[in-house]
Amino acid sequence: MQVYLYGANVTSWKNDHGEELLFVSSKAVFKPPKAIRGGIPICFPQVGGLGNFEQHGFARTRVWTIDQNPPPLQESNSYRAFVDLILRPSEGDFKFWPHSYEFRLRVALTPGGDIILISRIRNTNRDGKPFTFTYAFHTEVRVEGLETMDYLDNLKGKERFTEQADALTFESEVDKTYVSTPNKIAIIDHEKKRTYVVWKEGMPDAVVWNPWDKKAKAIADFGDDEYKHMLCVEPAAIEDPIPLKPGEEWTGRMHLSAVPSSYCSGQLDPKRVLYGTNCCIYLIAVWQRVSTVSSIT
Ligand SMILES: O=P(O)(O)OC[C@H]1O[C@@H](O)[C@H](O)[C@@H](O)[C@@H]1O
Repeated sequence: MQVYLYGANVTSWKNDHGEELLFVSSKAVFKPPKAIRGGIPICFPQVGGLGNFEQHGFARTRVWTIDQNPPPLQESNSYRAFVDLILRPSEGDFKFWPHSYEFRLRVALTPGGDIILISRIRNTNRDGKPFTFTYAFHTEVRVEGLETMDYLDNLKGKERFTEQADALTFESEVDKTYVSTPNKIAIIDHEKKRTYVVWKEGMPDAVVWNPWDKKAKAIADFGDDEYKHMLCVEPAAIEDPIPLKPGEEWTGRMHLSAVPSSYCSGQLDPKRVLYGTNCCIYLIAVWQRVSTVSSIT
């Protein structure tokens, strides 16, 4: 596993066979002002382009520091390998967002090779002011299981629709925010016969994005054909921004696991997939090479 201090982005995660499990564009730029195109970018304090911030907020374009002395977390028995990072506002940031906060991120690797990301965001304002924020995650695919979910179509002015198709397949650009989704999502990569399981906590929504061919060509740090190898599925908190009063802390958690799958279309038993693994999650934006996503209630 590799974690950049720039953006606190997990840019590499390999399985026992040395296969890379995360997507990073061949054109990714690993320095400001661009966020790293791929890995697990963190979208905070804003997801998307609305509001006063740069697209997806500033956390993904700041240099984080190692947190030498983080407050204890209740649950560190399931792993021993981890790093704690922290982001605090710089002087310049107050221009964009006049709030004090501490954003702690723990990136952990379990003995079985799963990733756990835990975000803790605390309002440290001394002037008594509350703030709100939105937050997200990314991943790639054909999606099944989100078919009855409501979503806001970001390509149609965030109009609300209910998913009708019996499976989501990708034949054109997609940019949808599914709202109030289940906390467990399985992503099946047919080609690699691999299932990714995401268990999210604290993020009720999920964005599904693939730029497809035309937009891919228009994105400078994205290869023209890379849209065929990625899908972005982002556990997120978007519809209802998270409110934090001074002294309050929000925690988001994501557990990401990759298991071999022998999935054939229509035969997915998500419960079996899920219970066969020990996952649970929080957080942001994951990009992976996959071909099916299943969301499980
Ligand atoms: O190019 P960016 O800023 O990393 O954003 C990539 C995509 O991220 C998704 O979360 C958004 O829903 C899309 O609208 C956006 O295009």
